[in-house]
Amino acid sequence: MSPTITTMTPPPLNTTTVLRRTTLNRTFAVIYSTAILTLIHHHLTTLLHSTTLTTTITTTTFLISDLVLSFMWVTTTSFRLRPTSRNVHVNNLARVLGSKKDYPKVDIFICTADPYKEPPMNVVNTALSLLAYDYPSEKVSVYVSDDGGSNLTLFAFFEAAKFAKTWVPFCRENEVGDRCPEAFFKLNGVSSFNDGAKIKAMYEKMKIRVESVVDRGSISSEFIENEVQQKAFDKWDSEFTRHDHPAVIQVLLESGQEKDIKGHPMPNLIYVSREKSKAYTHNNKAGALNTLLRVSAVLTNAPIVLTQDCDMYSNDPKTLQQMLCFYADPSISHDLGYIQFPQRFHGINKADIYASEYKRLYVINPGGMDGLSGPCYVGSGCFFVRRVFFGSPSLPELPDARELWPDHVVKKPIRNQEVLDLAHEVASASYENKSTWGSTMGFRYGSLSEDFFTGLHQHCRGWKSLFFHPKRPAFLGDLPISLFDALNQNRRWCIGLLEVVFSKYNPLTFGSRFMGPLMGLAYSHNAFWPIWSIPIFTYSFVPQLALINGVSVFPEVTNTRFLLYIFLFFVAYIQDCLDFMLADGTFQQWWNDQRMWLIRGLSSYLFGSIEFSIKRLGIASKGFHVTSKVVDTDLSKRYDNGVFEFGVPSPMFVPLATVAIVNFVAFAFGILKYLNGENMNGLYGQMGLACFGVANSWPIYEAMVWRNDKGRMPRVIIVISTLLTLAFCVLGLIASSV
Ligand SMILES: O=c1ccn([C@@H]2O[C@H](COP(=O)(O)OP(=O)(O)O[C@H]3O[C@H](CO)[C@@H](O)[C@H](O)[C@H]3O)[C@@H](O)[C@H]2O)c(=O)[nH]1
Ligand SMILES: [Mn+2]
Repeated sequence: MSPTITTMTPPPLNTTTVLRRTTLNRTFAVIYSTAILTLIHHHLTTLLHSTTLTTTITTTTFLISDLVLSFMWVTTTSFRLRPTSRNVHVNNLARVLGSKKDYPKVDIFICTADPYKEPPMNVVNTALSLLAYDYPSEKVSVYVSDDGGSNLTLFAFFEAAKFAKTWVPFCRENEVGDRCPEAFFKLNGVSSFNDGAKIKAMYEKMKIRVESVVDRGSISSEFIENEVQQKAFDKWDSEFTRHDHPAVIQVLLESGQEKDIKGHPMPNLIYVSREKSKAYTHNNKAGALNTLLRVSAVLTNAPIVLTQDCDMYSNDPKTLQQMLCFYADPSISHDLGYIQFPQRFHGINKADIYASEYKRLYVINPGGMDGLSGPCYVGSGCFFVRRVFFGSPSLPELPDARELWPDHVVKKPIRNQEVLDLAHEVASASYENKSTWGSTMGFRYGSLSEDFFTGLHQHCRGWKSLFFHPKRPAFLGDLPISLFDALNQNRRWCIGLLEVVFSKYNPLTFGSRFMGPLMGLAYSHNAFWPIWSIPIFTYSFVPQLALINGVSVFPEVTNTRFLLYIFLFFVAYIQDCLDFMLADGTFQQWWNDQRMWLIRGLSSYLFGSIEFSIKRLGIASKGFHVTSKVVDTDLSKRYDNGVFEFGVPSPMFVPLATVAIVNFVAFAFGILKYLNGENMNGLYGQMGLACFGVANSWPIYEAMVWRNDKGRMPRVIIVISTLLTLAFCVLGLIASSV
């Protein structure tokens, strides 16, 4: 009997659904745009008929502010026109791919930059969680880039490599879900796991060793275990400084050689500290990643590359399989350049007071872009195909050295001297000199937000990306727990974004041309973040100061145009709140999220723009300030209780305190006028705004008036803000009398 031949369609590896709210969103977009146009039209007619200088100035201010708000609303609409959600079917992988031997190799990059702000023990935890993926070990290579050039970090990794040989088989045998040791011991009782107590003791011992070395700041001889280690640490001679040192590449685990305690092969683990020299700019994280691209090309050259920040540990051992569900799908488009998983965080307080989750940036907006050409790259949790770093999908632009080509097959073992020599060469500071690394190849240079710039550039070249948001977070990271740190991080992003806006790759002009108008708008939404400052400042000060002087700037309550304002304000807020809550947020988190949007508009967006301008003028620049991941216990307690942390006398707090005082004074004036029986008809809109301002400023009043802890508002900020408020009131008085 001859066998019957059937053509079986392979089972699906992933499915995509367009969210049901799409039609509603589109209809709403038409209605809301009509309302916006009506308002702008009204402003223009008022401007044409204005008779005094003061009204001309205020109308122009409102016109500009409302134009900015409208533009930003249009950009958010791009996320709402075709939002999608994706699902994967990991169980079908075996039927599509056959044996695990056919899984592709993956190179994992972890970046760290400072042993004092990013404790080596945390970096080690991230690395261990990634080494323990449920994936054939011989296919995984973990590279650690140490921009801090620190022997302390290398020491921690020697220890980690030893511990990994026990940790990895332990996780696999016990099917442990939390493979970051610190998280595992925190969340699980060890008694229910085979050897749990023993492993915990080993971990604690390692932790004590690493932390005592880090505390001391040097590695004394009793901590050095063998000649290999001695030879490695000898590189830190008297001339070795953080900003000036030769490349250090140390293979800590070699897959073909090292076995775990159960005799299975280990993944590769390689420490890389690229050469630093004062003669060459190092281009921050993008420079570190490009070095890793080259070093990994020479050693392993896996077709898939995962980039990870040192504080972002893996929270799900199945993530690589999930990623494969896309890359192994025969129907997936050949121009798919990267798969972005959302950045999620651990240790967020319940109300998320600093909106550190960045739900819109990391979850909602990428889901919206997924239905277009795909999400932005956000720096961590992103799986690239190596080819995306070398030209467009149809036109590769390759480096001179054949060993760096994405299709190059590595045949020699990674400890081979020839291989290592070449790796050192490509990690040298001068290697990129006169090359196009950072422009046509690799991660982009020229912006402090190298992630945003790199993704944008790849999309403009015709690559697509994809967003996958699994229920169990794939990665969990640390977040800033003081307002100062949160704003500082945001300020740095703003500088980076403005660098993109003022480059050739402006998302609106250049981007729209090459990616289509909707993608152009979506990218613009982030890129133009700093201009939120304009309307936020206007609406935080102008109506309030006018109220203090009894001048009406909005229509009377009985006027139909008042309804237009009410509609525009409330409906935008309601839509924003719905979006947020549909993405599993609570109402309280949303309230804090909108407050942080205002706070950023008043501080970090403004200060970022100022610093960007200063940098442009060539005066000074602070560069990439790494966010501190060190935990202060008192601060941490206040954070867990949802208390705002001011503490340091930063100029970024001045506008916040000033707005809080101005709104309070305006609201109090309004109430007094009302109690006095004055005619309030034209002032209700302003009263409403001042009241909203007061409600939002509540944590600021607390920090200014009745708190005594270290995180209260510094006196000097209160004094400056009070003086500023007085000055503004005088100005308001003069303006209203002109
Ligand atoms: O010269 C540098 C500076 C930073 N880093 C690393 O870059 C990562 C991000 O730095 P961090 O201080 O944590 O910045 P964040 O603002 O928290 O990071 C967000 O913003 C960055 C862009 O500004 C992106 O690169 C990150 O992926 C994204 O999570 C960390 O792992 C650092 O070790 C380097 O490797 N070299
Ligand atoms: Mn970070």
